[in-house]
Amino acid sequence: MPDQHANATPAASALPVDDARLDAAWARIRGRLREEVGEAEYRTWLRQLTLAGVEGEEAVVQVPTRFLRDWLRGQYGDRLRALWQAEAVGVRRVDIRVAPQAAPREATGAVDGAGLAEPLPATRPPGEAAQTGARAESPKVESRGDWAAPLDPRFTFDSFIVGKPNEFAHACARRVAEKPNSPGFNPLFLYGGVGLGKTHLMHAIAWAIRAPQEGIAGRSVAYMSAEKFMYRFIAALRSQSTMEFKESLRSVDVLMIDDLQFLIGKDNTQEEFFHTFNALVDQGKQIVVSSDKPPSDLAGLEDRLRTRLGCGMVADIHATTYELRISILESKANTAQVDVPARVLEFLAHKITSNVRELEGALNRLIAHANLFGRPVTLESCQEVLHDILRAHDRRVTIEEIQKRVAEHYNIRLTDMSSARRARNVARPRQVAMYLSKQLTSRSLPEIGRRFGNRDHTTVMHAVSRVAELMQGDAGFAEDVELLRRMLET
Ligand SMILES: Nc1ncnc2c1ncn2[C@@H]1O[C@H](COP(=O)(O)OP(=O)(O)OP(=O)(O)O)[C@@H](O)[C@H]1O
Repeated sequence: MPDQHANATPAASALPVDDARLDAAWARIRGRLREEVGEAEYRTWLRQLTLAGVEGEEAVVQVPTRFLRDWLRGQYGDRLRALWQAEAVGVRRVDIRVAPQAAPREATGAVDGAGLAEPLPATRPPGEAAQTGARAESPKVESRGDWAAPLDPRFTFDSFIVGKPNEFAHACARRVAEKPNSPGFNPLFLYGGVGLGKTHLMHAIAWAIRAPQEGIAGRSVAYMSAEKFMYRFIAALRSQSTMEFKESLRSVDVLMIDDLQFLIGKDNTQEEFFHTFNALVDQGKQIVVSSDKPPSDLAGLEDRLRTRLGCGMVADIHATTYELRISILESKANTAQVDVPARVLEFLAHKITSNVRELEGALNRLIAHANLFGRPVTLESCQEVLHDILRAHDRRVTIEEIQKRVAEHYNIRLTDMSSARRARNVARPRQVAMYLSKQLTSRSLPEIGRRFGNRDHTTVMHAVSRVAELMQGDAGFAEDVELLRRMLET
């Protein structure tokens, strides 16, 4: 479809900006946009926006490509208008146009022909693509999988700590890494909440698959985020190299897509992913996908894609347990070769339960502080250095709430939390409530004991270790306790 608008009213017809006020206003608007969207986004989308002139009450800004124009109109049109209006220089409207010299490059119709409504690759700003011509965004792949995203050298199986919440996902990941395309494991769909190790596991699989074994060259892996997949696909459409894009993807042994939820609502890209997916599975290639939700909950993903994604192995990474958090902290402190007292690790594992990323961040901050001042890490320094994080994580759950929730869950009377009854069906829930009180509140053992019918602190200690022990040995029980913990934490 020809670009009527750009041809009829080329940016050059706007009045030149000879007003210093307008220049200054434009500089401020650009500065504001830069602050608002961040440097990366600005460089990708907005850097090439130039002020062509002002026509009456309309500011005319221009960009080199029609694609960029459409994208900016959709994404930033309103914001640009509001910023111009706020400058009070008489501009009430903004028109984004294609710079005349750039129009021929856009006249291929490839983009519009595909009904595209998605952005350009963020990896390289569109400006650079324009300067370097077709080469810039072409996803050509000479050797297998060489265009995949770089892998983080820290994210390997060796550095992944396995515990109850992630052991199934870990076992599946290992299996796929050792034997891609095992029956029942293709695709492998890993899902879990933020910062629980999905990307870590994905990279670990990719490292293992790529590694040469016993003199045999490693397999080729294309690993990328769903966002990157989409950008690549759009770039291919732009440079009319979709065939190469498809072939390059289909030539790898294993395709791994991280954060698949990103494809929700991106119909063109979903479609392409679906075809690639089918082609690869038909050729016996392995697919690994990660997401923050299971396939069934990915509303907005096409049904047939959802169904296909769910027909292999779906593995959940659960929220961390106290034990897993301790192990991860120990391992990270070890790797950093910093002596962090057990009390500090326990304190952190107890306080920061949201996700591993935050836990790791807190530990890194402690270690950096200790290195900077040449002081050992202590509980006091930990509380001081991390006071803001700790305050944010201060749980407000009370022992009373815990007792109530646990009593309800096990269907016992609330009064039995403090009664002297020792029957198993009462004593066990009471122990669970004590365990959760220790985990979720900052109350001391004697205080917890007092709230449970004036029991001694050693009784609480025993309850805590007994519940932990039972959780180790009985997955059903562990799940129950975890569920209670999660309910109480939210
Ligand atoms: N079991 C684990 N052992 C060691 N490190 C872990 C573990 N789980 C998570 N981490 C670390 O926590 C951080 C966050 O993990 P990761 O980036 O893999 O999370 P994610 O689930 O992909 O999060 P998001 O949903 O935000 O993409 C990483 O530094 C990772 O190494």
